Amino acid sequence: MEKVSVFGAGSWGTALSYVLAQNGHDLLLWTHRQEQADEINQHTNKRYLKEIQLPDSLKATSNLPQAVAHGNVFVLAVPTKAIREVCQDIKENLDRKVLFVHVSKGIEPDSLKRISEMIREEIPEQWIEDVVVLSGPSHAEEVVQEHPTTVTAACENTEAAIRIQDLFMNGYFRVYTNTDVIGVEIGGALKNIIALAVGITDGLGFGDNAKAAIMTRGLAEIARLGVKMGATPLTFSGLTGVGDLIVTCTSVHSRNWRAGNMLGKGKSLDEVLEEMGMVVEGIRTTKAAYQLSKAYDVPMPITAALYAVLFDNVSTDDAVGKLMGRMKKNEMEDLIDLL
Ligand SMILES: NC(=O)C1=CN([C@@H]2O[C@H](COP(=O)(O)OP(=O)(O)OC[C@H]3O[C@@H](n4cnc5c(N)ncnc54)[C@H](OP(=O)(O)O)[C@@H]3O)[C@@H](O)[C@H]2O)C=CC1
Ligand SMILES: O=C(CO)COP(=O)(O)O
Repeated sequence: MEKVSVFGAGSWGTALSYVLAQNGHDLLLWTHRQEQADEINQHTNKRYLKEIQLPDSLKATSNLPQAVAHGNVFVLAVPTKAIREVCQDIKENLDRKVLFVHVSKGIEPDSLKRISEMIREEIPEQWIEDVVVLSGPSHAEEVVQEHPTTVTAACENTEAAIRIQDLFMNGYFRVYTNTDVIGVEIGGALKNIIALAVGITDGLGFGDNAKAAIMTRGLAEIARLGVKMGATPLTFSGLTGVGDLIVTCTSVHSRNWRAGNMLGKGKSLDEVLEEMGMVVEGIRTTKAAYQLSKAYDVPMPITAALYAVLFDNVSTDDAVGKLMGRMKKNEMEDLIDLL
């Protein structure tokens, strides 16, 4: 049994707490809202996971120092834009080494940092045992129904990855390990961009041909960038690459797909965000990936088309026309670098 603190009580933090509590760990879930801690201690979190009864052993608090004092393993489960703030608050209260796990899928615009890099910038090295990324095709709504789910724990230090594999693994939640942190973080973050784009084409009324095209060419541009950044090409054919791409582009649970779908049906970005009420990571990540494509000089036409729709007022019809009208090419020419 491990002592674990989970920071962030949205859909994913709550679902992972459900798994950890069921696995018999001594768990404390931190939320920044007292009324949400009270609700979770009554065994529901209806805003994020309707109709789900949480285990009695799943305890919540809104007292951050208490959560920091509790665990030897910290699971960070807040949206990317809150990672630095939560790390700064944790740092103020931390007085020992802990193993950090992050489960968020994004890249920070402008700094172009991955989440493990942001954690290492905010928390002094002396308090970090290691940083493990937990990622893969895993909608919270299905995990709490105990439907079979597979994810990957990634860390250059295999022992730390195995510790996190053991922490989460059970009969419905299977965890693999990988040492390719860059590939796992890039795949997890950038698939949200492709899910937004697929949502748009679905919203425009296009069919499965368009969906398959965006997913396949989307994975090619993610891998192209990832490999230039130092990732292992094969990671993109794994759970955190094509696996997460499939689930996010095809599941009704995906907030990124749903947001794209509303955009494709003609709603404005502000209307979509208002209606979602949950994080849509792909929007900020589109900005970061667009900047990364320039910084690494990697062509990313789908990302660029989505960037133009989201931030430059280009219509979805014009973006589709531009993508389809690109210069003719050999399917493999941009992939050669990956071999
Ligand atoms: N949902 C899923 O199935 C999966 C999600 N992920 C990733 O997990 C991360 C979290 O997503 P998810 O749980 O779904 O998001 P949700 O939108 O469901 O919940 C986000 C949670 O973070 C809290 N929060 C936001 N800002 C802060 C802050 N500054 N300080 C403290 N808490 C904050 C929110 O609080 P409040 O309620 O007050 O707004 C809310 O509880 C994302 O990066 C996502 O990509 C990964 C795999 C699966
Ligand atoms: O990452 C996820 C599933 O693996 C969740 O995707 P959404 O944020 O689009 O819901």
